[in-house]
Amino acid sequence: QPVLKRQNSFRRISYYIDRLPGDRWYPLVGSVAQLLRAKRQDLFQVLADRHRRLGPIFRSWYGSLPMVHIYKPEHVEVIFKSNTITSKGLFYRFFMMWLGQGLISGSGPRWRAHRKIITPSFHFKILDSYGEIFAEKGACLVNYLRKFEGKGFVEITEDLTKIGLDVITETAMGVRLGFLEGSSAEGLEYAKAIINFSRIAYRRCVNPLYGNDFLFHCTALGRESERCSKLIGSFNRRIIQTRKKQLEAQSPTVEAEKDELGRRIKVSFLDMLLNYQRSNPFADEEIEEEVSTFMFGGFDTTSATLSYAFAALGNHPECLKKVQAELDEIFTENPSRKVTPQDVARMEYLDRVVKEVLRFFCFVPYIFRQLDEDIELDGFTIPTGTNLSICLYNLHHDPHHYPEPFRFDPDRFLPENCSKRHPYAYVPFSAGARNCLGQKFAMRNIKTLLACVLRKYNVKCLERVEDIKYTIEIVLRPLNGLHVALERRT
Ligand code: HEM
Repeated sequence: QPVLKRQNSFRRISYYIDRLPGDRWYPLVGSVAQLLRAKRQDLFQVLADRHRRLGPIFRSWYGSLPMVHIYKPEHVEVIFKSNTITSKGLFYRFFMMWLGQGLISGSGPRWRAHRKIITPSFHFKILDSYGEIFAEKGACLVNYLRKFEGKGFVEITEDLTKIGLDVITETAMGVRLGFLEGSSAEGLEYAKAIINFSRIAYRRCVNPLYGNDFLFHCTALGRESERCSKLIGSFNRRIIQTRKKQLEAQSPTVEAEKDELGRRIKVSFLDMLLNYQRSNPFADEEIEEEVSTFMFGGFDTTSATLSYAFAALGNHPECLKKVQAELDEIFTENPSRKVTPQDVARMEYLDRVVKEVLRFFCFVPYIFRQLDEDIELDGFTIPTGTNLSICLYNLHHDPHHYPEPFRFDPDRFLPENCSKRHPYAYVPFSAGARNCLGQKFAMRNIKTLLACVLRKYNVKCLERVEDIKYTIEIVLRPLNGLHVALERRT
C-alpha cells in the first residue's frame, strides 16, 4: 500500500512538474548531469546561470528527487507568506549528522515547539544587554588587527572566523573562549571542521550519487564528514558542560529578569534552554542540536559579512569615507569611547552599507522548502511533495529590481528607494514563519564590529568585488580568499 501511494504521488509530481522547462533527464543522475561535470570553482556560476537559460521557474530532477526552482519576488512571496509551507525538505537531511533537528534543519511540530521556546532569548532587551559584549569584541578585533598594519594585503577571512566564534559563544552561550586574543588553534580547527562538513554536505546536495547514506559513508568523503561531525559535537558538548558548571556554581536556578509587564523573558539562549530542561521534558540531544545550530548560524555568517564588508569598502573609498564621516560625527566628543546600542541605531549610512553587502554578496544563496500542499505559481500547479529551491542570489541580482545589479550602491537602501521595490525583493534573512532568528542580533553585532574597526582604520582590498569567484557550500566563500590592507587613520 505505501509503495503504491508513493508511486502515485511520484507520478502526479512528474505529471505536473515536467510541464515546466528543464534540462534533459538521464538515468541515475536525473537532469543534473551538467552540475556533476562542473569544476568546484565554476559550480556556483553553473547553478545560478540555470535561471538565465531556463527562465524564472523551471524543474530539475536530482536523481529521482523532483525540484522546482524559483527566484522572482512574486513567487517567493507565496512561499514566505504561507504559515503552512514550513518543511525544509530533503537536502537538509545531509546536514542532520551535524545540526540534527535544530531550528535550521528541523521541520514539523518539534521545530515549531523549539522556535517558540527559543524566540524570547533574542528579545531586544537581551540584544541590548549583548551590546557591551559586541563593543568589547570590537575593541579586541581592533587590537588584533594591529598586527596587519603596514603589512600590505593580507588574507583576512580565516582570522575573522575567530571573532565570529568569540561573539556567539560569549553572548548566546555565555562562555568566554577568547580565540581572538589567545593562541590556541582549537577555534580554527572547529571552524575548519564546520566549513569542511558543509562543503561535503553541499556536494551531496548537487550529486545524487552521494544521496544514499550507506554508500556515502563508505567513501573517503563520508569518513571525513563523520570525523568533522565528531569534532564539532565534542566541542559543542564542552560548551554546554562549561556553562552548566558555571550556572551550578552561581545559584541553583538562573533567575529570569522580567519585562515591563512582569513577564519572565530575558535569559540568554543557552541559559534559557538549560533552565527549560529543569522543569520540562527536553533531551540533552535537543540542547546539543540547538547549540550546533546557533554556533553555526552565528559564527559563519558574522565572519562572512565582515570579510565581504571589508572587501566592498576597500573597493569603494567614497563609501568608506561616508561611513567614517558618520562615525566621526557620532563619536565627536570621544573617538575611542565604547560603542553603545544607541550609537548603533544612529548609524544609518552604515546600515545601508551592511544591507547592500548582504544583497551584493548574498552569501546564503539558496534556501529550500518541501511542499505539503499544492500551490499555483504563474499558472503552473506545483504539487505536494515537490522540493522548492529559492535562489536568493538571483533575486538580489535581478536587474528589474536592482538596476546594474553588480554595482555596489548602498543608496539602494534609502527609504525612498526601498519603498519603490517589491516587498519580497530583499530577503537576505529569508522571511515569514522560518525567517532568520538571528537577524537583529547579526545587524547590531556587525554594525558594532565595523564601527569599531572603521573608526580606526582605512581599508583597501586587492580583489575587485565584481571579479570574485566563489565556492558554494552552505554559504558562498571567496575561492581565493580576500586580501585586505589596513592603514591607521590619521
Ligand atoms: C548576516 C548574517 C545572517 C544571514 C545572512 C542569515 C541568513 C539566514 C537565512 C537566509 C535563513 C533561512 C534559512 C533557510 O530557510 O534555510 C536563516 C535562518 C536561521 N538563522 Fe540566520 N542569518 C544570519 C545570522 C544569524 C545569526 C547571527 C544567528 C544566530 C545567532 C542565526 C540563526 C538562524 C536560525 C536559528 C535560523 C533558522 C530559523 C528557523 O528556521 O526557525 N542567523 N538565516
